[in-house]
Amino acid sequence: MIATEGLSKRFPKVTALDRLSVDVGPGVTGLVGANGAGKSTLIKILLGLSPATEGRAEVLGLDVARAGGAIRERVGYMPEHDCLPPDVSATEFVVHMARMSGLPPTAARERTADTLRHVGLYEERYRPIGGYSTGMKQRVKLAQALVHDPQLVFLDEPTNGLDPVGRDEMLGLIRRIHTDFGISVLVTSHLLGELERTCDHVVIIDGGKLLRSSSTRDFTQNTTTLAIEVTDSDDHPDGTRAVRDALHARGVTTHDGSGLPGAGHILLLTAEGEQTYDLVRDVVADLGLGLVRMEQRRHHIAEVFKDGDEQRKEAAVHGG
Ligand SMILES: Nc1ncnc2c1ncn2[C@@H]1O[C@H](COP(=O)(O)OP(=O)(O)OP(=O)(O)O)[C@@H](O)[C@H]1O
Repeated sequence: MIATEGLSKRFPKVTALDRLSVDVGPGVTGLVGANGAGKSTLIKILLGLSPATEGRAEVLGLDVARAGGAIRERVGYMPEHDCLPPDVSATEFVVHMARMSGLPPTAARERTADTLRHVGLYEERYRPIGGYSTGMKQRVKLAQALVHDPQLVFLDEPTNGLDPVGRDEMLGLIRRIHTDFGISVLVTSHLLGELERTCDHVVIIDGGKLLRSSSTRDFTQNTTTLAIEVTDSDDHPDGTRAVRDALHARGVTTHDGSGLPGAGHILLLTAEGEQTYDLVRDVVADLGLGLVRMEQRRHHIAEVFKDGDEQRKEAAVHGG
């Protein structure tokens, strides 16, 4: 869907993209990075709206330097900032955008009605946009990106300014753009956690450089950390402590699961293979306690990013 090779964008005072090489396939892809990481700059180059300083990029097999118009016919774009005219209704605006994309009047009206319904705007669609909430405005911006039935959409910070419920609804809509219509999505966010549930693939950039690109599954793969939860008993009213002490006596270090649901009742330890599972099982059985759970913890994207960030900082410090 998207391929860049050594792509750089230098402004007089800032390097917004720094030799970025990345491949993005079909599905929902998250483009993650802190504010100023270069996400919007990349999107503008991919749409052929802003020339790269060096390197090359292709979208749907088309060269961004030569085929900007053809790319914009096939790609929808939801910009980050509020750019909606306050005096017209959502219907008028989206019909206008559909006409601008080349749809004939009747098709433009039909597609507008369908798309606004899909994004969850009903009778409000006849009222002027100026009176809409942030969530409704984000939906209008999403609708205009989808109305010409693109193969791919670029959504720049679509959850910005939304409360948690609005955020969840928007993420659900984004997922359905792909599952219901087969349209691929590139969605940017500075919040790593929210993309974990929504995206098939995540690309992380920092200071215009590629930090990591992998499938969400690889990001959230199992760690070697085991989480253990046990029951209490009359003999051991604090079962967790009894297991911890017994494991410590056998030379196994544990830490508590602070930050996890049920913290205080959860012990974390590093699995050294099958023998760790056997040891925990035996220790719990010897104490006459019940094992509620023993499972491998999964990584969260935010943790991976933090690790990567620390590695990067370390590399910078050590001149790597
Ligand atoms: N037209 C421009 N002229 C000069 N500098 C720019 C221009 N556009 C972007 N920049 C700079 O390039 C860097 C990357 O900006 P960009 O908008 O791509 O980041 P971003 O990851 O999208 O962050 P945000 O979500 O805050 O927009 C920033 O330091 C920004 O100040």
